[in-house]
Amino acid sequence: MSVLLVEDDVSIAIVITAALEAEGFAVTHCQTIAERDRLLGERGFDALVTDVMLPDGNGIETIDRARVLHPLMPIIILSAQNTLDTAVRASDTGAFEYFPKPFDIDELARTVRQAAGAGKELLPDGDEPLGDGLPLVGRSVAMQSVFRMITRVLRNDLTVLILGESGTGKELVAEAVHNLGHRRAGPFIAVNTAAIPADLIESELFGHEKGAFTGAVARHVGKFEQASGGTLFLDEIGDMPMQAQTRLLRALQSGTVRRVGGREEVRLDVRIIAATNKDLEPEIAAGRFREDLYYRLNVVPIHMPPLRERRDDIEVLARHFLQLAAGEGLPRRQLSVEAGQLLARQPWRGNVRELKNVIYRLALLAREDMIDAESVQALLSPDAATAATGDDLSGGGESAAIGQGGIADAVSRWLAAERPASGTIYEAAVAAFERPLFSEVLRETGGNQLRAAQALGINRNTLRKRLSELALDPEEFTRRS
Ligand SMILES: Nc1ncnc2c1ncn2[C@@H]1O[C@H](COP(=O)(O)OP(=O)(O)OP(=O)(O)O)[C@@H](O)[C@H]1O
Repeated sequence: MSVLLVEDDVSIAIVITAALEAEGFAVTHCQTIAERDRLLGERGFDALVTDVMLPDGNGIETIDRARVLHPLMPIIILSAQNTLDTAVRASDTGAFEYFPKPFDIDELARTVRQAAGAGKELLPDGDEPLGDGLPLVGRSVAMQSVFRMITRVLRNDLTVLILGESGTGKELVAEAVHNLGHRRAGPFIAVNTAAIPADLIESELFGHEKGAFTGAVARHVGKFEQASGGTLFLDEIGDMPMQAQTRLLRALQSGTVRRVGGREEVRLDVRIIAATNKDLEPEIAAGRFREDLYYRLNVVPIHMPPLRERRDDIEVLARHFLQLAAGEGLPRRQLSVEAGQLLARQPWRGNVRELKNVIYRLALLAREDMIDAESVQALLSPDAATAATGDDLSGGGESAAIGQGGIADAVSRWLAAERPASGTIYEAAVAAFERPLFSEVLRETGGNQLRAAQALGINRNTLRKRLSELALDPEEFTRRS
């Protein structure tokens, strides 16, 4: 088990390290808060042991930053009693043990062992485990400022607007705000406003009374009421239909909602977090988004930078996803330094989501435990893989037709290597086929989506949507042609 020790007094650090090592811990030591945050951004530890007065600040006052990165990590504070009292009370997000100085070193070692073995038990009563259990990972300066913004909204109900491209981690940030904030004992209700048909959105959000419209056979409690006492996450807010925007604004202004077909005004007790991958200002200019709603939502904006603008995070994220993959039963893999560097140079148009998919596929498909740059290259450009492995799926020449046998072989190889959970095979197979198909046609049209859509015989918008879902960038083909 691993411990991060933050202690600027080197002689105390040596004593603690020796005691913890005797208990079987691997101890990483640092002396400042900046160093602590950098290390925590890179990897997790089974426990954090920290002094309070550190050269660059107060270890408790900045502890939320550590908690954002690793919500379930037990934290043990070492301090002279008098400095601690107020600070501990100030930090009501909990999840730490306090150890007064001077302390019995063996007792400290025992406490750390207990805490590290039962991380979750240290969480305050009623605390829910963090969403799907995923921490936010990031060491870049840009992500550090995201973490700082998160810590500023944990103890208030200010509306948060999370902006950023698809796959940058907006939903994860919303979950972190909820799970670490003072509403964490309440529900976290997420609504993808773009996925609900326009005529149902109001009843989804605000509920309806029985008989309010055809099909309203029973009273329905809307998401606002479901989220009572907790957080309502309105995802893809930029795609919300105008009429629903108006109702949403009214609800936010009045602090109440009225069910569709109902008379009663229900008082709201929710924290609103909204997110969008759209640039809202042009949407406002084009009359598609209400300006007044924008100002209501944009109280605390959190900008999620695209992954290509925080390349420092890529390797750390890649290693994190390898760990997650291993935890989900995939082979445990390491990443070579060159492979990490190669990943860090990619454009990642699909941001962290795309990186995560690539890493899971690498974990599944790599031939060796150590993932090297060649395996990464092969996965990133299927053409190179074909050339390197001799797995000839295209029959050689550019325009050669793939024989029926070739397709059947490819399908059976794909099933053997990448068979997804039953129930999702069809969807995954179509996606696996679409990627090389779209790439090929886009290459032929030099990246021109209109001509590609015509050649494929599908709607241009459908193509554009699928390309974005597959994280395929048509511009790549413009450059190559
Ligand atoms: N900093 C991060 N650390 C760890 N995992 C991350 C991080 N950012 C994103 N992820 C993971 O990447 C995936 C995409 O993240 P998420 O769904 O939060 O993105 P999003 O911005 O909400 O995307 P969309 O706009 O498409 O809804 C998720 O599996 C998420 O767990």
